[in-house]
Amino acid sequence: MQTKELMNLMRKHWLLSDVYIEIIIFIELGASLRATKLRLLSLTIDSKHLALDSGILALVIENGAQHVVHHGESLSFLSDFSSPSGICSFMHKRQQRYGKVFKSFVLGRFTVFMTGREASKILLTGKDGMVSLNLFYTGQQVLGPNSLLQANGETHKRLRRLIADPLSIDGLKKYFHFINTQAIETLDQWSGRRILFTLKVIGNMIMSLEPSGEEQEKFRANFKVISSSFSSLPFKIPGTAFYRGMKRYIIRITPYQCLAMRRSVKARDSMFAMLDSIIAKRRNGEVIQQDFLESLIIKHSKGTNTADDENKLTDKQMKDNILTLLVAGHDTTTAALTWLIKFLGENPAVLEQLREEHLQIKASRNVGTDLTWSEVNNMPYTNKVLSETLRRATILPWYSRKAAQDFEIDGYNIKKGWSVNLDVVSIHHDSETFPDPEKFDPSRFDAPLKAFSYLGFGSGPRMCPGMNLAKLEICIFIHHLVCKYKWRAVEKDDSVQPTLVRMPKNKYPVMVEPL
Ligand code: HEM
Repeated sequence: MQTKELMNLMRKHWLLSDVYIEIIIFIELGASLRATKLRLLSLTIDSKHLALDSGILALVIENGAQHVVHHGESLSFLSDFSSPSGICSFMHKRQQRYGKVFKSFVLGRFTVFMTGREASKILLTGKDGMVSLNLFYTGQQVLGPNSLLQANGETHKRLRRLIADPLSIDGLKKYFHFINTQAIETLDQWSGRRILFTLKVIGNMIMSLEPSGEEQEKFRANFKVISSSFSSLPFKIPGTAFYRGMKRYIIRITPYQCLAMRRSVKARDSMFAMLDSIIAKRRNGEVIQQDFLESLIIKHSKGTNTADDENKLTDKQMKDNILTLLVAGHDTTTAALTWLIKFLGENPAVLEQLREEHLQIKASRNVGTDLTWSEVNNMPYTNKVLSETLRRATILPWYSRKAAQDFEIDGYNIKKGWSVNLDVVSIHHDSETFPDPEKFDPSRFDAPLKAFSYLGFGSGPRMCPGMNLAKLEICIFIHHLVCKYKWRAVEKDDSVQPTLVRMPKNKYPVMVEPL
């Protein structure tokens, strides 16, 4: 059979991209690594992206069986991901070739990418338990087995119920004053590079951590290690935190990789020791606080007499989920704020309209009084600017699920266990819904959009539970920023950090001056 025919047949029946075929041919040939690689290159010469990408990382012989570790399309994926247009070009090239659903080998696993509103609906509503959330191995290790992100079905629903109250609009009211004070102080002392504001807010909200002092420093140092390990893309290159998921294929682990994993385990242990001590003090009445942790301890610790013990959280479950909220809530909000400041800097007309909204709010207030809760809940243009930021930046570019059963989508058969990813970047850059998609234009959100065409905070049972908190933090911060300051970028660099949460690579440093 001709190579081309074989490729078409496999693509049609098994949804295989050419990368898969390379591996099959490789195994069938059973030739030496070098010879096979040369053969593969000549076989795939007509396929542009494959010719660029073909390359075998390692051949491991394990108990007599051969395993091939292939970087597949990871290199293209990573380089497009870090480019100013993000993974859009990676997706577009393949969608043009294979259609709305295609399969590739990226970041250490075979992955199906899908786009479109129909795919969103099926994957995000998780109809009939067809899919579950699919964390990378590092995420699973860092957050622990009891994390909300690893829970499914009834356990997931129960955990969501537990966190719903403190993160609801009413539940957040009591943190308004703290967030407002932190925003003002952060801006007064802002060096223009790193925004520590979001970490202070979430640390205080969850466990009443003071915004400065020894405990805050220790917390911050541990958190930094944990979050960078969580958000690193699982690409096996020295210097990345990811390596254990690929362990069975790795012949030798570099000392640097060992060190990175050891550091994140140590940081997690140290964070948990800190939480153990806080929980113990709360339980014996030494310290009483009105925070998120307290509500979990009161309602759900074993040994209290509110409900039957089976329905309560163990300390392990509590700690894994506190860490989950810290990790899920910090990098995302920081990235959103950073992109927002960048887009405003690049779009003076939008900034002017936004500033007008905030100056009007300020002007209608008595002199000497500060921003109020009702004002922060009435900032329509700011909300559109935030939505447009989340659309344009798409800081979580794909939502990953694992097929819990075989199912069909758009005529393609998805098999149980496959990693299935919703390509949100393409949805957010669909020119039918968002004409001239590269343009930053908050007026796109003047009229309601069709369901599943904008997914800034996701949708369905896994929709972001921290959405109200993120909006609150951002609206407060932006209010003080645009009312009092102007800023300009220190350097021009549009590349993007290659992490799970998309962030400008240089963190968008700015020079800030009072207005
Ligand atoms: C601008 C900031 C934020 C953005 C853009 C954002 C975005 C998202 C998105 C898109 C999802 C769904 C992902 C999927 O379906 O696979 C999600 C889930 C989640 N977010 Fe957020 N988020 C933000 C802030 C926060 C905050 C502040 C918290 C916590 C306090 C938080 C906690 C979570 C958690 C725990 C989940 C998982 C929910 C589940 O699996 O049931 N996020 N977020």
